Amino acid sequence: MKMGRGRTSRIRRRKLFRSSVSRGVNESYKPEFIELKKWLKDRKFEDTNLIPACFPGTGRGLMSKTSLQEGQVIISLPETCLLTTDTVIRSYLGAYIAKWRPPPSPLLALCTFLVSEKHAGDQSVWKPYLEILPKAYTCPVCLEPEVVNLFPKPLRAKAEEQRARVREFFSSSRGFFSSLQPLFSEAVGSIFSYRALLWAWCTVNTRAVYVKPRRRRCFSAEPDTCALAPYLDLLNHSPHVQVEAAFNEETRCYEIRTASSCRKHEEVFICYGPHDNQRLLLEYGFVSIHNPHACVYVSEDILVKYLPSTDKQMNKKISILKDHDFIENLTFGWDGPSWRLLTALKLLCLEAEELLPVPPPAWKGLSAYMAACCLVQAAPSARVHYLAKAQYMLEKNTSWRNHFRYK
Ligand SMILES: C[S@@+](CC[C@H](N)C(=O)[O-])C[C@H]1O[C@@H](n2cnc3c(N)ncnc32)[C@H](O)[C@@H]1O
Repeated sequence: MKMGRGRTSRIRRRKLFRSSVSRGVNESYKPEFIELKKWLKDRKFEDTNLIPACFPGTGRGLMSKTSLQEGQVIISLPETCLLTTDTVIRSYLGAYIAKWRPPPSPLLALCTFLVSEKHAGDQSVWKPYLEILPKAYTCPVCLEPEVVNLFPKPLRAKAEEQRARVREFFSSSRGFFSSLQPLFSEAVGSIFSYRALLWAWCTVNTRAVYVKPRRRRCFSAEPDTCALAPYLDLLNHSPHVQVEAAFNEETRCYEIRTASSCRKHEEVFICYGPHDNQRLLLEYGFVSIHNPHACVYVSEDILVKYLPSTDKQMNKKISILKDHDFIENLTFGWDGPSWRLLTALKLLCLEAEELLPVPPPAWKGLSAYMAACCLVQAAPSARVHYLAKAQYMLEKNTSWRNHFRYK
């Protein structure tokens, strides 16, 4: 067949490419989704905009049935469908939570409920939801140590921290699990295993939506801000869309309003936050291609290795970075005229005296922001490229000032 070279054929080819990249395969006929839809309908939720589908780039997600306009509410899930700590307190676990000292955390309550309901199988009223939850997760805490060892150093450190945190969560919860024995005929040790708790932890961590903090005496002081939102939690992340998501006190529904339009039969995305790829991998188990927030973490040894050894103020500068928590989260952004680009390195090209005695208060927020905006390139080859670019900039340190833009 002769390939056209004209404008029309270019447009046609572009359209074809776009649809083959983004077009999903409808999965709404699958028994688990039919059951889930029935369950949701019983709870007064009927979806008119979206259908479950599998997409080539992002896996399972939601596809638009019709075109969606900017400002439109794309999903409005009634309170009765949400799984929150209220659900847990009202359940058979409520009395055990109220009795337990020190009070369990809201996270432990949610995880315990998930494991227990999963164990209940057909007896669980949440079965249609539990059936569509992933059986396994890809967050670093679930990966074999051999795989984690292949990560770049800063990511490896975070992954090990995460593993230690979840291990500690498990071991400190065993007493509480034992107190639940009267509820089960099997030994609680076999029901609330590390594996089961890890699954529940990843479920909450990767899928929960944020709700206004509540404070109840039966829980520890950790924030109680997580809710599982069946069906709505099938929405995948894109850093390129904007949404507003919140519980609407008037309608008593959790609503998502999109600020981006979406064509019919395309994947509908929400944005989980302005996360770099390291954060996405740690918290959600994936990385985003063309992520505008992507950046490269630079460890202290790399930094010291490539900074000019003639700089007499090096130790002072490094200690300033350390004092402000920058050294832990030192990043190189790699595209866009971004003010967060190399913010910490910006400090290094200033005279140490310019930074002393007390840095502006805004820096405090900055370090938190940087922690949230840190980087990692998915492909090792790209990582090498950006590291090389970063090193180049370091070597050309006299021109750094030109790279930095204050906001
Ligand atoms: C809230 S769930 C979204 C629905 C999920 N894909 C599913 O099938 O249940 C979040 C998880 O979806 C996956 N995910 C979300 N956005 C993604 C993306 N842009 N690319 C690849 N995976 C993504 C990740 O595994 C993440 O932990």
